[in-house]
Amino acid sequence: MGLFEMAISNFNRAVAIMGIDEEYAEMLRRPKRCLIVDFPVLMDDGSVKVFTGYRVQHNTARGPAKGGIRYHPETNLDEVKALAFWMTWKTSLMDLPFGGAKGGVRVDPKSLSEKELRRLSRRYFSEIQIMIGPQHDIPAPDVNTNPDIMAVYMDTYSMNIGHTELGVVTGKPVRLGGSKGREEATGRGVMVTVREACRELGIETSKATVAVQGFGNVGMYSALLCNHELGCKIIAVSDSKGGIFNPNGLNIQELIEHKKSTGKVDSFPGGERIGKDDVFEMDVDILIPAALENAITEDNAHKIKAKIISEGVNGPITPEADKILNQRRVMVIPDILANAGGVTVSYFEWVQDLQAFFWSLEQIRETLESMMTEAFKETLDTAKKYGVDLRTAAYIIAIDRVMYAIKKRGIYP
Ligand SMILES: NC(=O)C1=CN([C@@H]2O[C@H](COP(=O)(O)OP(=O)(O)OC[C@H]3O[C@@H](n4cnc5c(N)ncnc54)[C@H](O)[C@@H]3O)[C@@H](O)[C@H]2O)C=CC1
Ligand SMILES: O=C(O)CCC(=O)C(=O)O
Repeated sequence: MGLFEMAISNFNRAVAIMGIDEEYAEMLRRPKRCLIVDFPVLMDDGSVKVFTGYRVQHNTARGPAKGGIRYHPETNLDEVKALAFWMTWKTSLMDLPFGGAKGGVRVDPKSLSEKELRRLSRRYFSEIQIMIGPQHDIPAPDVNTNPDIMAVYMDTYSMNIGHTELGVVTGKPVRLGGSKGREEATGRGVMVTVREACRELGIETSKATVAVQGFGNVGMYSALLCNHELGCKIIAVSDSKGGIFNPNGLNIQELIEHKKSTGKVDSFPGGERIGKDDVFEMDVDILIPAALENAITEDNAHKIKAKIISEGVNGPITPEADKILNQRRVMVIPDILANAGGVTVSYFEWVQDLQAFFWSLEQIRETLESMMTEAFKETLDTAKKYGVDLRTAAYIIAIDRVMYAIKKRGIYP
């Protein structure tokens, strides 16, 4: 099953419960605009290579489109469509005045020099600029893109329109119109959902154990904040090269330093080496997938022992695996809620850029925590009201808000 088809199957469940007309549902499934760009980039050796990029706006009924841009050798239109679709429901669930979008370039950025990466980023952003703008579509980082690339995007757009426009992308460096707290935001959001889920299930966080798959931005901050702010014991962590395990708890601060200096976790001296997929089978209370889509499938879902899964990454559980986990009464906190902290602080960044007035880190953290707590509560209440799982409940809330906008605006003829 392709990623877009998989994304739609979750949506369809909510639509059936809500009794939405098929004509509306079909409009909500389809992206509003898909742009494919093929563009040349001058390489350092004087040759020219042609790359393919995408930008998809799924829905803009509630405001400008919003979503990250990834650089990956296997990204494709189906994937970008699915990621844009999820962004619509994520921004709506968080009640942000945005729609959903996503972008990507088919490239392995590790194969490019710094100069080649900059030339690629400039050309790609110029090519998609016909869809972009602070009131149209506001990109942000995703896999393999970062604040430096966001600065290049912002400069490219500003150069083309003739003046500096900070609000055109988020996730920029803090000293260049970025927001304090954006870097940790997704992990902080994951941490809040873990805290609220533990409260609901009567699990004491200071006694809870956690396993984390993926140790990039989302994985690192999720692990660090669950450990430092909730007192959870992080007993297993993996990255693309392997995993590390310590039943007494890993020292996350030291593990982060080790990962930054060596590029891997499995050689960390404070634990014992495990396979990268072993994290799924750990006897833990909480599992945080923070690496890739489709990580939990019908092949490994029955091996999971965790009572709570907080989806740090978009689409880590296939629909078949979701069914198995639901039957086994595992509390799955869906991606559009669990990892929404990132786009929420991106929203704060956009607001700050438009007002040219910047907030303190305390203000950002407090506002994010209260919005995440509220979204979790609303989702849980809706799940109880309809007798459904949290994913379906999250979609019910998000779809209802987008439907309201479509009907009130008269978008549907
Ligand atoms: N960064 C953000 O603010 C947000 C990110 N996300 C999603 O979360 C995901 C991760 O994002 P980042 O942490 O920013 O990316 P990242 O590139 O910083 O980290 C990804 C991590 O996953 C690891 N990994 C890759 N394959 C693996 C495997 N087979 N087993 C174990 N680990 C593996 C990599 O080694 C790396 O440590 C992405 O799919 C992204 O769309 C979602 C919301 C916001
Ligand atoms: O920060 C943003 O605007 C987008 C984040 C994103 O791409 C995501 O939540 O998957």
